[in-house]
Amino acid sequence: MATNGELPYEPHKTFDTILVLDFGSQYTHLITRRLRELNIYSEMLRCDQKLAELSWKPKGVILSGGPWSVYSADAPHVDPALFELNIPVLGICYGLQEIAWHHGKNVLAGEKREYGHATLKVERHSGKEAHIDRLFRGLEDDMEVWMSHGDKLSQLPPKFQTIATTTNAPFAGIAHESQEYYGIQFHPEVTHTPRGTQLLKNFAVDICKARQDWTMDKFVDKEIARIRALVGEKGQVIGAVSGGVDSTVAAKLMNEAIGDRFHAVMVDNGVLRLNEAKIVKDTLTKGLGINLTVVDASERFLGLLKGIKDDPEKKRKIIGNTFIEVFDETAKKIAAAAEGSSRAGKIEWLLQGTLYPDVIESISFKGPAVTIKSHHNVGGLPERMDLKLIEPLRELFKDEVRDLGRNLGIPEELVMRHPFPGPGLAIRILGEVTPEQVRIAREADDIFITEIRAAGLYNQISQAFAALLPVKAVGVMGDKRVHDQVIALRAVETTDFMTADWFPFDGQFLKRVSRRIVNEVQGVCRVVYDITSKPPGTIEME
Ligand SMILES: Nc1ncnc2c1ncn2[C@@H]1O[C@H](COP(=O)(O)OP(=O)(O)OP(=O)(O)O)[C@@H](O)[C@H]1O
Ligand SMILES: O=c1[nH]c(=O)c2[nH+]cn([C@@H]3O[C@H](COP(=O)(O)O)[C@@H](O)[C@H]3O)c2[nH]1
Ligand SMILES: NC(=O)CC[C@H](N)C(=O)O
Ligand SMILES: [Mg+2]
Repeated sequence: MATNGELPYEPHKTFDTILVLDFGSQYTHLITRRLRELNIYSEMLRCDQKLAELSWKPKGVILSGGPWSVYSADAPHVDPALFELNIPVLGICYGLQEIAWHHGKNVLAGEKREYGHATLKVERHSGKEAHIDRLFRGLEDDMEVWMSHGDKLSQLPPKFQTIATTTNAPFAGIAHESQEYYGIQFHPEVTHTPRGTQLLKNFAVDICKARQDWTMDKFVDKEIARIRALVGEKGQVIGAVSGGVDSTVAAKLMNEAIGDRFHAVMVDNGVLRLNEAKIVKDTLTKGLGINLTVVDASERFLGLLKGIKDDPEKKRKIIGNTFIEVFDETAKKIAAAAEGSSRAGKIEWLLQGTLYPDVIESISFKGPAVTIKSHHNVGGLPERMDLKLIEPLRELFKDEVRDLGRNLGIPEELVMRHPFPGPGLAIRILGEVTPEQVRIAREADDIFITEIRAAGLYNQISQAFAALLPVKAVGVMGDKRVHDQVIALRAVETTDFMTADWFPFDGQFLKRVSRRIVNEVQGVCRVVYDITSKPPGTIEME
């Protein structure tokens, strides 16, 4: 990851922070999500993070689940210094086993594995011991929880007490008598544990005393001040914007910080949605005051895409590489124009809309042979351009970016836009991309999205579009035989775009859309609705 010496904004220096140490569970990022939803700042680091190397002190630490068994030789372990910091610790699943192992080497393989729903019995204490019940305070005595484990504690570690049980796990919840160490065998971060967020709140707010003041209005001021300090009085920044949520919010933030010393570039690659370049130009320049150059490179892109029929990856590569070339050429022109200007200096910075899930992806603990996946929003740009990166959204989840956008005065309609992929309609037009195919896909897509908005469904759907299938079907229109192509509608609901389900439209809605597309879009005689979930399908068609 090329950060080229950028000074990151470090919210953990301003906001009370719960540190989540990742042992490789699929759900670790959800712990951070849930805490953020409670307006508590949380960050994730690898489980083997040396705590002395942190320049800040967390209010509390959560140890995540993970695929290993603590007793095996290659199992990862937390820095033992954790237990000398005198801060609260909550272990979840593997995390519970790790706390127990640290205190007494008392974990072994259970006879029965336990996956899925379980009913937890909370044990309450009285008198001197009542403080150990704080984790379950306000929760029911019988709680629905979700389990995913095979190992178990053979006995309580010294000075620990049981605070919850299930029929299969006699130590489903444990707490230390005098230190603020808690362990739970179930996963509070998943939605299958309905009261899980309350439990995390009990830990973070009541036990760790973390303030719930992580809000986007506070983030905005700090981030603007940081950008100004970073870029200086004269520094200039360039950035690619697509009209999508992430790049628009990042661009607006830059605009607030340094005005027109930020240069936004939008590339019309010929496979944008209907009127998209114009809409984005108007919204960003007139609406938001962003200094934007739109480069019409549509003929160049479509020329290169001509004849590419079989391999979708080729389309992606052509579009990606040409995008870099066009952006690079435009940057040089903007730099040359800026040259003689006295109030501004050189373009030294490149803005990127990297989000926290990309960062998590690159630091999560994937196994003893750790794979670090590099991420690039705009593949290849930083290396090629020798610019320093500014990534103002790198601490934020998508819904926080949307909130930030609202705070910056970006209209709701734009903030809630569905994501649109860089390769655009090219990966929604199966087979060869020609100007005629682009026209058909655009018009059909526009009708579908217009109808979705009119039905008030847009914000319930995570992503929707029309794809063009280059097969011909027979139809009858006005008593004449027609032989035309097929439009496939796709609409999905998802939270993380990793898995997705198709949206259950009612029949009347689909009827209306189908009728309009067949009647209004020349070259289409059938409309189908894609009812494939992800997996096994992907969201895009190519
Ligand atoms: N047509 C384009 N012109 C300029 N930059 C683009 C274009 N398409 C994509 N990009 C760049 O690629 C980045 C990644 O695209 P991506 O679709 O992931 O994000 P986004 O468009 O900002 O937001 P969203 O996820 O809501 O679509 C964008 O942030 C933008 O910097
Ligand atoms: O900027 C992008 N460049 C791409 O090449 C690309 N491919 C898929 N997507 C988007 O990623 C999400 C998941 O898509 P898939 O299920 O098709 O992999 C969906 O939101 C897709 O729109 C892309 N976005
Ligand atoms: N989900 C987990 O953290 C599992 C932990 C451990 N490997 C077990 O099976 O018990
Ligand atoms: Mg996009």
